[in-house]
Amino acid sequence: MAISEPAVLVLEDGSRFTGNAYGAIGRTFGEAVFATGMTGYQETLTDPSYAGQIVVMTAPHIGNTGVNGEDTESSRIWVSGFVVRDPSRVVSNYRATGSLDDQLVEEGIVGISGIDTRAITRRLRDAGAMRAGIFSGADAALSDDEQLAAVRAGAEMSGQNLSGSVSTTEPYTIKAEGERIGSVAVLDLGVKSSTLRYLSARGFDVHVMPQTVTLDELLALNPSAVFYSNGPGDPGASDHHVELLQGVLRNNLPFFGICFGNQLLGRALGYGTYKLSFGHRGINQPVVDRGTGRVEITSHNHGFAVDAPIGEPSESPAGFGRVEVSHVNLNDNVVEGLRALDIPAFSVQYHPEAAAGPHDANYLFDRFRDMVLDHQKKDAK
Ligand SMILES: NC(=O)CC[C@H](N)C(=O)O
Repeated sequence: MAISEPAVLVLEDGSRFTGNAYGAIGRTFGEAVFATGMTGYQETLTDPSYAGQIVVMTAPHIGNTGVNGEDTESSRIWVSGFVVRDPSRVVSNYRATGSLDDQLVEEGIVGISGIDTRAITRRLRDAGAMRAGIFSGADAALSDDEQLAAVRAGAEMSGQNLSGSVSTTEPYTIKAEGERIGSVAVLDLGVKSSTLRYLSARGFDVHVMPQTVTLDELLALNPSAVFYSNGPGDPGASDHHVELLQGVLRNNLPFFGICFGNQLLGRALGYGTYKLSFGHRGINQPVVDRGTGRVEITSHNHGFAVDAPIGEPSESPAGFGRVEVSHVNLNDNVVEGLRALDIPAFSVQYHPEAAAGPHDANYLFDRFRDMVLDHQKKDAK
């Protein structure tokens, strides 16, 4: 770890935070966002939804338990940059196979440490997520103006379709664990491995499909249900996935979506999506299930949300029958789930696979399984 090498984080509003190089040396750009989980940095780093983002960890001490082969959510680290207050100098965990610093260097992830992550978080909270850059090594010596110009030349997150950079290019199948009840076609928009494990543990053969799949290819699998995963980018820029989903719903296939998948169900039903100021990223967000009145503490990672009416069920603008907002965030009333009442489809904006995070919302995988079984019974009649 190059503790003595200087590095600087530059935000697009011109603010600068000087610290130490951490991870790989060089320059990197992305949307600066903060994540408030006290644990789970490895799951955060390997969540493909963070592609294109520079993640600021609000927990001050990162790397304590090193890295291991079990807590990764995909085959690599996806964040474009990593910002921590105080990287642990020791790795202390019986499962650890290496240190986080070495992993960041190995995967070429440019980071910065030794800076005031609270001050950065307050700025992002007040001004909203914004474009940023980290500069170390020779890039740290560029002038302030050159660095700021490079940051401002980067793409805004709004309008970006990033699915192609994270999705599998080849389909693959994971067999059902235990008693098989059917199969689910998963649209891989940046799927996390724990989601696939939970689906197969509920008795589904899981067919993971590239994000370019067509409706005909998907129907040719004859799946019992369709699932849309989490993923990076702006849901407003994903027209192909929205049209594909409308085809799925017209074919009356049961549907479940998580996070990006929730936003795309929202769009398919005819609602808009919008960008939140600083988003929800953490593992302690309170969400109420409006059907049961139960409050769940949940895992989140989203910067966009669905604009649907919270209240009584109402007709979906795209003509798929009645829809209700099933879940709402108790911090800020953001829509956190949708349920169609006349077709078998629902989705949540947060992460029932909970990696990292509390498992309060795991029942949603059971709800999905029950919905598919119910649909199969109706079909048999
Ligand atoms: N985790 C996700 O699926 C994120 C969805 C979307 N990219 C957002 O930021 O809102």
